Amino acid sequence: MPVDVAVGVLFDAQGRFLMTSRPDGKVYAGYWEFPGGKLEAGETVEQALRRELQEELGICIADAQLWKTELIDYPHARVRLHFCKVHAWSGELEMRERQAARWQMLPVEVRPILPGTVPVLNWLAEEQAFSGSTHAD
Ligand SMILES: Nc1nc2c([nH]c(=O)n2[C@H]2C[C@H](O)[C@@H](COP(=O)(O)OP(=O)(O)OP(=O)(O)O)O2)c(=O)[nH]1
Repeated sequence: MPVDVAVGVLFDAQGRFLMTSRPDGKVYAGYWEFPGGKLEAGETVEQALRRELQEELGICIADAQLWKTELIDYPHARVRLHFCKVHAWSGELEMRERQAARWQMLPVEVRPILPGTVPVLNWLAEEQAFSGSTHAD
């Protein structure tokens, strides 16, 4: 059974999206991804995302629309990622897990990107009719 993970792609008023780096102590520490985390027992994707973004970033999201789902096999686990777009929230962003966060546009300047996160950049590129490489290796 894969582990379900809720992930938020937050957009600001200029259409930039927020990327965060994985904190020390987690697998793939230092890799860039979108904020989120594993569902706890009984939670929906939206509930888990609301809790994770409150815990990690100190914000309260309005609602989240499920955008894409992806299944990925890592050596440490098989995960099913539920990516949601988020356009509205209340509260100021705070980095509560000593992670770094950067608002990005394509091509992104942060690196390295978590393997399971690369497809998101491709989906954004499709939507924005962006051609060329989305990130540096
Ligand atoms: N948050 C997030 N996780 C991702 C992305 N892409 C990707 O492959 N993953 C994977 C990495 C991890 O195996 C899993 C998320 O688990 P996690 O360890 O960050 O979750 P968590 O915050 O609940 O962690 P913990 O309670 O175990 O400390 O999903 C992404 O863009 N964002």
